[in-house]
Amino acid sequence: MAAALLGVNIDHIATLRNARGVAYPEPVQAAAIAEQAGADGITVHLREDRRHITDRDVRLLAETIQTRMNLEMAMTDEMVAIAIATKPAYVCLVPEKREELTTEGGLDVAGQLARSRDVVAKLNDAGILVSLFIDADEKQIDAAKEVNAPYIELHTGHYAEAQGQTQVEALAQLQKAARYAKDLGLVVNAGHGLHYHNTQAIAAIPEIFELNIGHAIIARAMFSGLHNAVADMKNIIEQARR
Ligand SMILES: CC(=O)[C@@H](O)[C@H](O)COP(=O)(O)O
Ligand SMILES: NCC(=O)COP(=O)(O)O
Repeated sequence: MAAALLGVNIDHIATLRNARGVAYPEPVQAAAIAEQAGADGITVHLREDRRHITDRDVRLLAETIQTRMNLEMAMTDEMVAIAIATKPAYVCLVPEKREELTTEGGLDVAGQLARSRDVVAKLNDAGILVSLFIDADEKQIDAAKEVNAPYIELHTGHYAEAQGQTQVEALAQLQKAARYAKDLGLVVNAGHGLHYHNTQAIAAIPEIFELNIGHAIIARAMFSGLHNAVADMKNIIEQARR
């Protein structure tokens, strides 16, 4: 059976850049490196408060990504207009809370059927494939089907945070939800909070098409790249007086 695809979320390259208000590290460069390493797609979350990825990043990435862009965004008129102007391959609609550190829960599609149907239709009409970031809950999966979203992304954050028996149960819930959604004809992605010690069980779920993973990959990149980064700087200093 084919492996799940990997979408690499590069939000936290922009988080690091914005923390200093400088021009590096550059998300466009991160996307290119991720693609060269085998990423099947690049994910960015254009938050309403622009805390990491900016409008400029989205514009440049849309021109330079060689695989496909998955634009995560809230279901607002402003974001819908940006998506239609940008035309990423995918839009993933996510809930947003201003004060949250990262996305906390899934989108309540069942609680806003009319609005969800309208936004999905607008994006579908623009040729964008829409995914809904939802909890592993049959009510939300039914709602995703009802509003004509072709894709869902199952929120793995609760599984990622849980431990012991609670994690076993969260995994079983994700497995069941993936089966249920695939049987309804939805394409099933998953993501959030996945890291080097909890991804394997999710990647083994046969119904999952693609995993979106960001924070853990960017965090590991610091350590896998730190040796060379220090050696490069040492080299510049040593060469300076020669
Ligand atoms: C929707 C999702 O699970 C993540 O992509 C998350 O929204 C990333 O956003 P942050 O990078 O701001 O945590
Ligand atoms: N949709 C999930 C995503 O893009 C990556 O989330 P994380 O790995 O940064 O938690």
